[in-house]
Amino acid sequence: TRTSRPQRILKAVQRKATVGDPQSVITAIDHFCRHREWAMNVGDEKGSILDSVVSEVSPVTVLELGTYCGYSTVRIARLLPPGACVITLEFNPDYAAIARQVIQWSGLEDKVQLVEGASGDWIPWMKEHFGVQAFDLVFLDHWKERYLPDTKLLEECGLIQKGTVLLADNVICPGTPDYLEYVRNSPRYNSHYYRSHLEYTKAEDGLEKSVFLGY
Ligand SMILES: O=C(NCCNC(=O)c1cc(-c2ccc(F)cc2)cc(O)c1O)c1cc(O)ncn1
Ligand SMILES: [Mg+2]
Repeated sequence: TRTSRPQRILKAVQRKATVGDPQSVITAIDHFCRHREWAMNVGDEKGSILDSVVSEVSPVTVLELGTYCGYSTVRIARLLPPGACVITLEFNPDYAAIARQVIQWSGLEDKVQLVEGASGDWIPWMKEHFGVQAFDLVFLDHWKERYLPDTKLLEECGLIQKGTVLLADNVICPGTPDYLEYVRNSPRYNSHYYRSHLEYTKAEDGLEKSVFLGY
């Protein structure tokens, strides 16, 4: 096919959603992925859990690892108060290019910093480059084998402090066994599993919320 799946998702947003209306962007992507083509957005079911955690934490600074088309970026940013922002890292330049346009269509570009590059390369520079002290919320949704090493890197860089909430997608499907084992067995985290389903399917998946307790 000539166009990519992310490009078809953007087209669905441009056709069905209203500029400046984040909810219509979310609804357009969910409709497309449920009725036309499956895609790896967190989706509406797990997305509602993400919404409730964002509302509960009411974060000032959010880090999202794995932007893809910007669906969860829009879900998070639409709930942030003025002055709060989400920094979202995406390794794949084609995904990033689509995400920028989806975020722009939603009208939330002032609350989002999209950074292209590998999480492992960028995390050590976060403090210096973005003036971030520590993250209030981290949403992990990138390469599943990077969840654990990047969490340890965030700890080492002092970007996770007492009270920071980690929320991880796909802990069952595709699965992140080493990450789960770490946060569930570490005395420094309080972990809770929100059982749900893989986006747009009946397969089991869920989100793991882990609160850092400090050293
Ligand atoms: O693929 C890159 N990132 C997406 C990470 N996300 C996922 O892989 C992901 C996968 C699934 C999934 C589940 C079931 C299934 F049968 C197939 C896929 C679901 C999700 O909800 C995800 O979040 C990527 C590329 C690249 O070149 N560089 C850096 N990252
Ligand atoms: Mg995911």
